Amino acid sequence: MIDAPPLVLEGLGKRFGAVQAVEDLSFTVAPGRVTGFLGPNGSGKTTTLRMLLGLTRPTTGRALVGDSAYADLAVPGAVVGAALEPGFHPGRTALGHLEAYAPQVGAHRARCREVLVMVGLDESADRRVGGFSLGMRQRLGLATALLADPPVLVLDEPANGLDPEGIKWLRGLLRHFAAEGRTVLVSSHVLGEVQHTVDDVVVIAHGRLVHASTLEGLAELAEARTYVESADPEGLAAALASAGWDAEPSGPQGRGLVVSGVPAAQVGALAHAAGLELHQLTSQGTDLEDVFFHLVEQAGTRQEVVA
Ligand SMILES: Nc1ncnc2c1ncn2[C@@H]1O[C@H](COP(=O)(O)OP(=O)(O)OP(=O)(O)O)[C@@H](O)[C@H]1O
Repeated sequence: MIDAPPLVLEGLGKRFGAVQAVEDLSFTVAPGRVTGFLGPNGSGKTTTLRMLLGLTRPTTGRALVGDSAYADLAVPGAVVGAALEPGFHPGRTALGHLEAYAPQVGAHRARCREVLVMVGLDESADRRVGGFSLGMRQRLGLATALLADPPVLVLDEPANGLDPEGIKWLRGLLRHFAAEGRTVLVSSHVLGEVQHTVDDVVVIAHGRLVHASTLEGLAELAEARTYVESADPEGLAAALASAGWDAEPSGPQGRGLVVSGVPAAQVGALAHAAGLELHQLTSQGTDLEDVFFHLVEQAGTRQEVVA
């Protein structure tokens, strides 16, 4: 098992002129788990990751890898493998790019081929990066992050440009890294893209933290919805109303009802107690994307700074 450090953000903030890009952001990214860093476009994800990687100087607070700042690590790139916006020299081949970067993180030449195989680019090793698709560049960015076999991975929108098969492959890779004990932080502006990958979620909007919990913790914020159909629709409606539950007509010819905020088991128990025959009782599940939108919407607007 790899002994990976956590990532710790303490009151982190960044102001660009009149724009407060990130404000008083505190959260911890635990080792052995995949953490999704979520927020809509322009919410401050990249700025936060850049501060974490010592590329942007914070206006307030600090970001730590274990107990030191990224820049104070002996070989930062060997501890934190990072893939931000992929910017490669277009004239270099994929292998050439990795071979040029490897000495900076103390990786051997042989490792370059190895990581190309890991990301599925071995057959394109000698092709120039200028002709790569977005998905291929994402894969090369990931290969670069993996060069030093780092205990921590920080990836900015790694699923961007990947096809569904690529997203599934990325999911397997990230889950594997977390299972080895590594610390994995991935940003995304779409929860659905990382929903099946992450253990923990951190949601930001307008540069501020709006939610941090396990994925289950986020799901608990979602309202349960139950579809129910009875042989006696009026009796069912009356029973639901007497329990004080909201129900809306739904289904074919409005024969069924959707009960909001009540799990299927409770609706079933009520019907049973009222002696009602049910033809259908289905949990409509929780829509996490809705919870995400709701959290972001509630966050209001970015604080304007009067310079
Ligand atoms: N160098 C900069 N100078 C001025 N403003 C900046 C700079 N970098 C970022 N910003 C602003 O800070 C805010 C946050 O941007 P950031 O790129 O961190 O968001 P993001 O969540 O990564 O967005 P996206 O999902 O679109 O990549 C935006 O309003 C952006 O315009």
